Amino acid sequence: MNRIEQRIDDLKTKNQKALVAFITAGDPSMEATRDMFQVIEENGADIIELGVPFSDPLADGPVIQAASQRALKSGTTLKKILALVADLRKTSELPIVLMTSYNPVFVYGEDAFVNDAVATGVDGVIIPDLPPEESGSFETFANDKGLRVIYLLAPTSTPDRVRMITERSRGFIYYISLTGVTGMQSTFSGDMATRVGEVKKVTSHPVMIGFGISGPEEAKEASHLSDGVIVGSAIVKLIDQCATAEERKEKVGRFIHSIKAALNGS
Ligand SMILES: O=P(O)(O)OC[C@@H](O)[C@@H](O)c1c[nH]c2ccccc12
Repeated sequence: MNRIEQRIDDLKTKNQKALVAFITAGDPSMEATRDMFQVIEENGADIIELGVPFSDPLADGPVIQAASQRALKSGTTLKKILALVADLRKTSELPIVLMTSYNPVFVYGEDAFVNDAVATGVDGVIIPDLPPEESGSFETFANDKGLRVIYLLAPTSTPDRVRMITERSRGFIYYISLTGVTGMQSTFSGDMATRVGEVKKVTSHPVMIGFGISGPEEAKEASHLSDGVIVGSAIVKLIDQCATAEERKEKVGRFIHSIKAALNGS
């Protein structure tokens, strides 16, 4: 069992839902990411999803695109992110998922990336532009080394695809709440309950809902249908709005805490 499954299991025994917090690594600096990691962990997030900045991403909305630009400007690379993970692992057991486009992985080398990710303490990866149809070699290698490959499902996924993804996704299944890009305001339709229900019917693997969850209320609502929620743009936006490192720590900490409290029903 790796850290992701361990954490989700622990939550299940406590009858709680998971909070997955997404930030872009290196936005606006590696030092800030180190601070944010700590604050996010301290305030009760269960899994952190670190975005690897890339100039031409799939499905990233304006907030995360802008964060990627800031991170690239500050000199962030996949190598530096892995070095940061190695460092964070000295003091933290928080499950870490890397969200990256395939290109940085390709440039790094698939095998080298999987080896280094596992060695530094990464628990899982999400590669939105590497669908299961194209990920044969990468997935085999990752599975061999115990790196969890998390696949995405969308409202448009066909029943066949739902079956394939639920069988092959490791760690959890990422259910995209809406058709579109990250950071869009979502009003959850009754349809989402039906769709997620269909996914849960064919698998016992955990399902997390992401896209467009901007605060405690939406998080709570989505958590009723799933094993947990993923919040990205709302945190990234908050990071950008703060003028100082101190303000960032305080505001992001409070925000994470408020979502976790809502998930726990208080
Ligand atoms: O930003 P949102 O709407 O809260 O959604 C999470 C999302 O940002 C994060 O998981 C993510 C960032 N980039 C992505 C690309 C594809 C899928 C998911 C992602």
